[in-house]
Amino acid sequence: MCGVIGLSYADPKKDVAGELVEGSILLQHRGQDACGFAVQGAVGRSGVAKGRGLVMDFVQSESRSINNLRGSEGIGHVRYPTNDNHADSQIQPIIMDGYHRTSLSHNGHLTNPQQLKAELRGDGLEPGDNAGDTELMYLVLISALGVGRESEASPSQILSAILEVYRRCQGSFACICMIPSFGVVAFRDPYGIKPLVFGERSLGSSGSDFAIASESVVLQKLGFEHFQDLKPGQMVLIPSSWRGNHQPHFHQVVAPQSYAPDIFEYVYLARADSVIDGISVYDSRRQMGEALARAVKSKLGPAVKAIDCVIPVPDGGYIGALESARALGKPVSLGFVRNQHSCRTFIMPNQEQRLRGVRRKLSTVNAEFQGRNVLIIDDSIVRGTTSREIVAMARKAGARKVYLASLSPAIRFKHIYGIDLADEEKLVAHKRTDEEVCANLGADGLVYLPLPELVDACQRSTVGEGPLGFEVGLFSGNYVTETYPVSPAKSGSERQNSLPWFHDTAEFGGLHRAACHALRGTRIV
Ligand SMILES: O=P(O)(O)OC[C@H]1O[C@H](OP(=O)(O)OP(=O)(O)O)[C@H](O)[C@@H]1O
Ligand SMILES: NC(=O)CC[C@H](N)C(=O)O
Ligand SMILES: [Mg+2]
Repeated sequence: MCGVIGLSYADPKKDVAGELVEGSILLQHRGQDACGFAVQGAVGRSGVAKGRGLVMDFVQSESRSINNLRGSEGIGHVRYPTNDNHADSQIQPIIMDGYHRTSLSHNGHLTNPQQLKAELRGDGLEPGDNAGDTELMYLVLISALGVGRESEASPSQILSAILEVYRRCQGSFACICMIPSFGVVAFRDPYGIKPLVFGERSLGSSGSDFAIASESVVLQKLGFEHFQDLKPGQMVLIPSSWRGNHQPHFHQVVAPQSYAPDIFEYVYLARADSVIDGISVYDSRRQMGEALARAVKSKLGPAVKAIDCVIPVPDGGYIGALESARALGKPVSLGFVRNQHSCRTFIMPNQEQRLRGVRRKLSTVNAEFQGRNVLIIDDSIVRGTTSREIVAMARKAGARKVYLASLSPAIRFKHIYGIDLADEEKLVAHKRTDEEVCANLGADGLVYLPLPELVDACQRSTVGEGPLGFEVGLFSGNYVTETYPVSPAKSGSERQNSLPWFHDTAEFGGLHRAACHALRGTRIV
């Protein structure tokens, strides 16, 4: 669940770097591992700055390279690695050295990296053994664009190259790329698993600035309006303003497979002040809280009467817990206090750091627990790191009974679309009954929100036309890309006709041999 951002200004003399940084800070909750920016401007100007850590820290330590980013369009990225590949070369935007100045920011995770690697090798490329999914997608893109031709690629060649990405890459991808000959291009996988929203900032007679980001809060805070979620399988092309025509063009690259955003965005990943695919994240969390109150009543029965207060777990549990408390008629106690100088713990790279992170982040106001029966509510219980710690903290602070409730169902399966959760054995609920999980966490009772209630909560928070369903694989074990698979690629000219989801007439390009050859030996910078 990385964060992506792209900006294209109407005025070619203005620099985007400042707003790229501001926007990336607003996306910080989506990735804490690394960040990066690539910009380009008229007369061949371009620059890139990327490194490890939080955006603020990076910008402070690398202020010189940030100040050198000159240009009126650019893309940015905050990274949470999905593939255990923390190598510097995988920090995004991915960009090659030499003249391959196309850059790519990706949120999501490809499910066929081994196949891609083999295909690219078959095409004469040399992806390194530790090439991550985004690097592989990038190689497909730039070799389909054609090296050398990249600097003069026309919109139809770009479309053809993006088609090649859709044809070869499986899994989730919400991407923004910047192509030297054209401008900024964003595209979303055929299922709409990861979010991508477009907005416009009118400058009156001077035209408009355009932005694309993972979450609407970025556009809102930067003063953009007229938000529009990219539809599954849709792309938007924004030509560079210095070329004279700065009008964005939306194009349905492939027919949508199913409109199924990742439901975990609403549970945990996204900011509450964002609206994703027509669903207010805040509202959905409120609805989850109301539904959870019903689940608490039915699961805990008479014990509910003896509950003295509801205690939310900062930050993820706040909105839902307040609503559950209201529906249960119980007072709220802010018995857990969050250290404001701490980060999200779940997305930290290893268990030692996660545990240290929870301990550093949360502490108790003991008086709020002393002699009380408490109902602690969090958005999710994943590995159980947080819950186990907070149940122990609550007991240490003197709580009599400690009940735990989750605003989402038990997570028993891996997440394959952009969260570092590939190993099911690490999930506390994997192959465990609710009672076993409860005992493992040391609680006196445990309540999960049932999946149909979660789906209903999100659907009820939809404004206007919303998605058809949701990607819920981590709760159900059924994944949307496996339920509605895209036809596998075939060779030769029959390829295009045999793929029903290609309804566009653009020439199907494949990878350019010469490009593959020229790319050998070049490296990601
Ligand atoms: O069961 P676990 O493996 O501990 O994962 C679940 C916890 O991790 C997340 O919090 P996080 O600290 O990442 O972020 P938050 O401050 O936004 O709640 C989530 O909100 C839960 O509290
Ligand atoms: N969380 C993400 O979306 C990560 C994107 C990409 N798979 C990476 O590992 O960099
Ligand atoms: Mg949390």
